[in-house]
Amino acid sequence: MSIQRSSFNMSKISIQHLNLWYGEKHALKDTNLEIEENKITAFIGPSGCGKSTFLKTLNRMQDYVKGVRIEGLVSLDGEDIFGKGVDPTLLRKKVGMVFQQPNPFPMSVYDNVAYGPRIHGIKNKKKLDEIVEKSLKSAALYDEIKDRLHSSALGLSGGQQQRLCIARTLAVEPEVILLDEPTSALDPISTSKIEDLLMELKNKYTIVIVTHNMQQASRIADKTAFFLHGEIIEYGDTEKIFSFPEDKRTEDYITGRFG
Ligand SMILES: Nc1ncnc2c1ncn2[C@@H]1O[C@H](COP(=O)(O)OP(=O)(O)OP(=O)(O)O)[C@@H](O)[C@H]1O
Repeated sequence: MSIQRSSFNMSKISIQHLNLWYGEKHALKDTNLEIEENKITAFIGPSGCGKSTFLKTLNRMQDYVKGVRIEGLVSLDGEDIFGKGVDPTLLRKKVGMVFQQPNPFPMSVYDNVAYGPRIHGIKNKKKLDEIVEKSLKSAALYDEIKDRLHSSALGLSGGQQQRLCIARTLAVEPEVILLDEPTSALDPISTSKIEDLLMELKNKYTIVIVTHNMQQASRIADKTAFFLHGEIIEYGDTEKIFSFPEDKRTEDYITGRFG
C-alpha cells in the first residue's frame, strides 16, 4: 500500500473507480475524486444524479441499505474504508454526518451533544461538561443557548437545531464532516450563520457538502464537483467551475439551462 499512500499525500479521502448499484440501478458510475484536507468541497448537480449516494458512501452509511453493491476504492488517509479490519462505527466517528432536516434527539441540548462521547465511553461529568461547552462554542451556538442547556432540544429554532446537530457531530472529534443539503430547510439568516460556521470549521476539519444552492457553493466551497446521471462530469476549483467550466454540461447546469 505504500505506493498508494504516497499518491494520497494531498487528499484526505481518495475515491477511485467507485461504482454503486441499488439492485439493478447503477447509481454511481466509475467515479473518481480526491477530497482535500481542510477544504470545503461542494457536490452539485440535478436531483437524482447521485450526490447523496456518493456522500453516504464516504462513511459507509450505505451499509444499512439493502441490495446495495459497491465496487472500487475509498480510502481515508490512505486506508481502505471497506478493509477487513475497519470498524464502521469508528469510521463514522472520524467521518461525521449532518442531514438535510435538523434531527436533534428528543432530549435536552446537553444530552444531545453528550450522546456520542457517552457512547464512546466518556462518563466523567466534568469532562462531558467541557466537551458540551466546547462543541456548542465551535458550532457558534453556545452564547445563544447557554441558559437552556437542560431544556429540550426540540424547543430550539430550526437553524439552532441544525447548529446543534453540527455540535453533536463535533463532540466526537471527527476529522471529516459530511453535510447533505444542511441549509435547505432553513431561512436565509440561519443559512448564512451555518455558512460562516463552515468557513470557520474548515481550518480544523475537512468538509464535504451537497447543495442545490449554486450561490452557496460559490460562496463557501474551495472545490466543486458536478454530478450528472451517476458520473462526476467535472471537478476543480470552485471559481474555475463557475467561471470557466470545461464541459458544456457543467456550463448548462450552472447557467440554469437544465436541472
Ligand atoms: N435506497 C435506494 N434504493 C434504490 N434507489 C435509490 C436509493 N437511494 C437512491 N436511489 C436512486 O439512486 C439515484 C441517485 O440518488 P441520490 O439520492 O444519490 O441523488 P441526489 O443527487 O442526491 O438527488 P437529490 O438532489 O434529489 O437529493 C436516484 O435515481 C435514486 O432514485
